[in-house]
Amino acid sequence: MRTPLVAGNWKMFKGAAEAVAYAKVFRALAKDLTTVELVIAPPFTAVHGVADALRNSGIATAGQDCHWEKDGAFTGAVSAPMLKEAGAELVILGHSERRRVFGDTDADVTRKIHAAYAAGLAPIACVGETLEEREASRTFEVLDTQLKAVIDGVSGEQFAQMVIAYEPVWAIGTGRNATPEQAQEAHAHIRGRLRAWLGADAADKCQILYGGSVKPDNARAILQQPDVDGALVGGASLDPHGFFTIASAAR
Ligand SMILES: O=C(CO)COP(=O)(O)O
Repeated sequence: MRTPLVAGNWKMFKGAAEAVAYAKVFRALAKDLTTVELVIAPPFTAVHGVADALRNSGIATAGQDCHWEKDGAFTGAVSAPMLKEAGAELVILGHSERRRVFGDTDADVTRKIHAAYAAGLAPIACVGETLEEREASRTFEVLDTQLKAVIDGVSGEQFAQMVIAYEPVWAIGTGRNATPEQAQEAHAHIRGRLRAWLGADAADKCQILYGGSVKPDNARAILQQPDVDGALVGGASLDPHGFFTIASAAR
């Protein structure tokens, strides 16, 4: 069976000092939560401090994005090897905020995924439709296009390291979460595509997370769905106690 995974994506919140203080509190809270894989994705400046504070806790640290090159004249960018050196084990790629605000295309996501693998980072690859696309009944078509980019050129061995996050754009930061049935429907679709394209074994082992307004009070219903293997939590991960409540609901 798939081990549940709950990841906190802090987005552009918390400086290094606050992040380390959080990591220490969360580490103590979660010390007995051994049946759930836990990941924290702080801003770049806090990756090193958080990874250090979480050392040997079993809680992993992730970057929120990376460049596809390992170095170069790319002002403002951070590469996958830099994240790795700072202590990250995973990196979120293709988040809808990266796609929408920073213009990341599917082709960029593909390149970043390969950069992550080359650096020894596991990608948390995000896919999800906008409200407009959902209302036009294009959800599955959009997911398929994004998924193809995510797995493009990825070997079976590499895919085994990948986590996929279904994040409907209309549910992110809006307080409007997908219903458990809507989440299950999209997750089952994604797993079905993975089964068709990569085989049953790869599809059955892949952790597919739901993201979009997951809160302590709605987490359990979503996490109970058979194809929902965990959550990628934004706003509600900023408080260690609330995030711990969500993580506990995944066990
Ligand atoms: O984008 C998200 C996680 O990556 C979800 O954010 P919220 O939980 O704040 O809606």
